[in-house]
Amino acid sequence: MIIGLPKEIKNNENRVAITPAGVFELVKNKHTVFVQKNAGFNSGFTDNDYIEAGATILDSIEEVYDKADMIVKVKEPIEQEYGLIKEGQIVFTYFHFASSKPLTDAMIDSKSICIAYETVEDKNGTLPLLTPMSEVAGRMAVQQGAKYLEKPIKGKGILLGGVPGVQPGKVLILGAGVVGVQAAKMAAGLGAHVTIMDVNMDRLRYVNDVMPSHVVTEFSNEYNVRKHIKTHDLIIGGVLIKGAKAPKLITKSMLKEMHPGTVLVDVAVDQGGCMETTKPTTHENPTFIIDDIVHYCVANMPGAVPYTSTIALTNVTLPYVINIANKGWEKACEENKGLQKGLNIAYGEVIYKDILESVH
Ligand SMILES: NC(=O)C1=CN([C@@H]2O[C@H](COP(=O)(O)OP(=O)(O)OC[C@H]3O[C@@H](n4cnc5c(N)ncnc54)[C@H](O)[C@@H]3O)[C@@H](O)[C@H]2O)C=CC1
Ligand SMILES: CC(=O)C(=O)O
Ligand SMILES: [Mg+2]
Repeated sequence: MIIGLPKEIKNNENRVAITPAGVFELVKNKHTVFVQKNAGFNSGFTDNDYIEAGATILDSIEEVYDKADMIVKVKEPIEQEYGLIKEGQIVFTYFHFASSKPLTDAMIDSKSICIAYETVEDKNGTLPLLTPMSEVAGRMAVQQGAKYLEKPIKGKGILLGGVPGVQPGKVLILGAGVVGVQAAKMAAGLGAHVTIMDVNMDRLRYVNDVMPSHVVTEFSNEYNVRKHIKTHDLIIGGVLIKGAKAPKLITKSMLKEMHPGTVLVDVAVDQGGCMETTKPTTHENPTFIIDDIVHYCVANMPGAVPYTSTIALTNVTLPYVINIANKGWEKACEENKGLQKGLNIAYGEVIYKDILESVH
């Protein structure tokens, strides 16, 4: 198969979808890999690294899309790329269709085969191609939140860990999945007081078992959320309903209940966000303020730490890339029901029906 690796063009997206080690494996499996010039540069890989691994470098993104049977990417195609995608071409990447009707319509019109990292499942029903980026984003959420709590950038002016003689800050985490647990771990490590909420009791039991005693669990319902937003300094959103829009757990009117300078980090922004006032932001302009509450809603948080994220992502995606390349998408999906869950749109037909309920 001919595989194309374009350079990401989303704002400050510095990851790349295949490393030279991945190219080496694909070439070993008798595939051809075309890499756009400088595609890996921001993740620490030169064109020469790719050439030595067996790839051919192409100057433009147009040539990469034109030649490839399968495009392997990190982020969803953006408007400039819509017209480059061809009928029957496989596009393997994060799509997050539930949060974007224009993207969904464009991919339906393209008649391409859209396989979304974020809905591929493993045998336990978890999301193996989302997990490593949720690990990155969960850890980063605390790092970013701690920064935006500083007064000069309009935060409340609290040091999360406190100091001897002064109480630590309080972190509220919505969702005890991958993002939530990684965020809790970082916040606890800083010495903050952490409350983590979920509707899944098994997740809360797990957190209760593995976390130190200054991480407390509480069942997620509106009453409890309303109680905690009044007292917590940093609120992190990490809820997910697979393939669907995130439920809005924090409404606009609730912002008035919070202390001015409270920081909201809505990691779930790529599925529409779990806070009503969330709108996607970029690393260039990551925050905005509504009712004195700082909102951080960057939809590609891991893009800012590509040296970590590219390796973490490609460690898990490469076996799927090789499998699709070796067998073709139909056979690969037929044989692996978890990969089949990743098939969101094919030849203009929406296969993953939850998308339709969310975007219309
Ligand atoms: N902004 C970014 O750069 C990134 C965003 N993400 C996003 O973060 C979100 C979370 O991802 P994961 O942690 O991997 O998902 P996950 O599936 O591991 O965890 C989600 C948790 O939310 C819980 N949940 C569902 N409804 C809830 C409710 N009403 N109240 C409280 N909890 C509820 C679920 O029970 C589950 O435990 C996803 O939307 C994902 O796409 C992930 C990586 C990067
Ligand atoms: C999961 C995702 O959207 C990201 O890593 O950017
Ligand atoms: Mg995202």
